Amino acid sequence: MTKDRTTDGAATDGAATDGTAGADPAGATWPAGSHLTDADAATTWDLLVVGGGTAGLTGAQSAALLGARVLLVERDRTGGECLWSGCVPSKALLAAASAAADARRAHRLGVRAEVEVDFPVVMAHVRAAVTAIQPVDAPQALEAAGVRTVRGTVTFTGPATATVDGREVRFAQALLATGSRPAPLDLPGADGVAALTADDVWDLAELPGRLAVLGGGTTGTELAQGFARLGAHVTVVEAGAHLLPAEDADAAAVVTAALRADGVDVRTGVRATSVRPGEDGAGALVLDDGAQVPFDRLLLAGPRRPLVDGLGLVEAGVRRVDGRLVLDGLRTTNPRVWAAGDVTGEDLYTHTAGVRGSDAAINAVLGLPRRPGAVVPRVTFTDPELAAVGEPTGTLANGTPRAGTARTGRRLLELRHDHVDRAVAEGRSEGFTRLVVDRRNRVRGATVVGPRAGEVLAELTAAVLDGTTTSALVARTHPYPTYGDGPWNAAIADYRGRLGTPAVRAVTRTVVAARRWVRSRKA
Ligand SMILES: Cc1cc2nc3c(=O)[nH]c(=O)nc-3n(C[C@H](O)[C@H](O)[C@H](O)COP(=O)(O)OP(=O)(O)OC[C@H]3O[C@@H](n4cnc5c(N)ncnc54)[C@H](O)[C@@H]3O)c2cc1C
Ligand SMILES: NC(=O)c1ccc[n+]([C@@H]2O[C@H](COP(=O)([O-])OP(=O)(O)OC[C@H]3O[C@@H](n4cnc5c(N)ncnc54)[C@H](O)[C@@H]3O)[C@@H](O)[C@H]2O)c1
Repeated sequence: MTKDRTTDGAATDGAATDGTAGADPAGATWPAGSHLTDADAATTWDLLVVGGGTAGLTGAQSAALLGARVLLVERDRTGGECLWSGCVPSKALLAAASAAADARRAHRLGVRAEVEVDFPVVMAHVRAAVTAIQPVDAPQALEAAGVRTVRGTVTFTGPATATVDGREVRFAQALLATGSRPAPLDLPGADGVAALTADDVWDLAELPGRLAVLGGGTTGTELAQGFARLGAHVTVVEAGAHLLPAEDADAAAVVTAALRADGVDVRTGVRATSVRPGEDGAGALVLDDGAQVPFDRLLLAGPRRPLVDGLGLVEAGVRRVDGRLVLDGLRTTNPRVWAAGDVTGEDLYTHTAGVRGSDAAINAVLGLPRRPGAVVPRVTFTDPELAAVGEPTGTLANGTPRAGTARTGRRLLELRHDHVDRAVAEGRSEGFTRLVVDRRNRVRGATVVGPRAGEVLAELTAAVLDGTTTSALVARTHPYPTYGDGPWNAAIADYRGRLGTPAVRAVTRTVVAARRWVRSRKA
């Protein structure tokens, strides 16, 4: 992060700093007295929390709420990736991008607008969003919640000891919440360009003319659309068969069409094999199909890796295999040490980091065995949004039915959004809702692609968690007209279909006829 951004975007509500702000960008977020004291070093902490991102913040606060003595140590700034370089800035940038796109396509609704993007003002909006949210995650807020919060770097020295910047601390239990970092770009020539990552793209002062995005996962797809809508010429390169390879291929196709409509050059099924450096950060990506993608700036949106460098995991008795922590639920191979969030390498989302950080901390201080839940909702915040939960929907990328669908008795319900009146009214009916239901008509999984799909997913997540049947879904009155009509109408269509079977119709016809006969006898 640049000094400008931190000074501008991170200063708290007049709190004293540790005197290092200016020379030290992260200093702006730390109040005085945020270093380990003699009293801290003399305490045996019920819970040592390593890392002040989402997992660490929720874990520390939950444990403190239960009366535990909690020490949270963060080496940079509390708030972590989500606040400073992940969810918050990306959604703020996408909001500006959507405003531009809405204005450009307003002519379809009979409204014409000239669009001019002022990139520095967009980035000021991004910083303002971070600044507005930051106090919730600040050291002062943690201290007020009963969490001793210090700045420093933790290194384990044994199964129940660690150092904070060289000073020893003792703990009964510890929570590892150190997050992840972008995997290095291991391509010939890569050292010759100053590639951006999701960590530092927020420091851009000018919109790049030509932006190459390497990786079409969630980060790459969201940012490719965002920067294209703000006026950059964006090419996104994805090795998988389609963008968002982990998602329903047909839903990803809807998102891909939207990116192409925004002018993004989407290249899928191709791998970057080398980089040809040019001048001032410019260059070209060389692809395995022989094509080259020239760029002014390159954005690496490849996979992320757990951040465990220098942590002393061997000394702590915390084992890893192939770079991944060996976990039994939320516990590492040292029974005193728990792990949650991106450092686990599983389900890299803020909501999972938050829930699991809290669960791990509660387990640690109360001696409980709770394990991470298997149902993980996720949203790609493109326009349209792609939201999914539970069992995968639809087909694999090669068009074959999802393995096991027939064997397990699963059915796929699909409702195109030209049957969602709100979508039609807004001219946004390009999406669809898909539900996986089991033999007992319980919702087991869902994909929604369309505007506000992330909001719609809340109901579907509850349905998957609760084993809600489509009949029960039908019985819940939904306000009209909303995008929530997608799943509701899908359930209604299914329910009607089942009512229309010969056996059910024979029964209902008999009942209707019987009531008619009773009426005629009374007349
Ligand atoms: C561009 C982008 C957009 C995203 N958007 C979304 C989204 O919309 N929704 C969503 O759910 N997820 C999103 N994510 C993912 C989300 O940001 C992460 O899953 C989440 O922030 C992980 O939280 P965490 O607590 O595990 O790690 P982090 O937030 O990375 O926190 C780890 C902390 O540990 C500190 N640390 C590391 N080592 C040490 C040490 N030795 N001693 C002391 N401190 C240490 C670090 O400084 C850091 O502050 C996005 C990610 C990116 C990159
Ligand atoms: N909206 C959200 O919730 C959100 C947003 C952004 C990130 N995240 C989280 O962050 C995690 C990391 O996301 P990500 O998108 O950075 O990583 P990712 O691992 O999901 O995607 C990286 C993509 O890069 C591609 N790739 C790698 N090397 C390549 C090469 N040489 N040539 C072409 N393509 C290549 C891979 O095929 C992959 O699809 C995700 O798992 C997600 O959980 C969440």
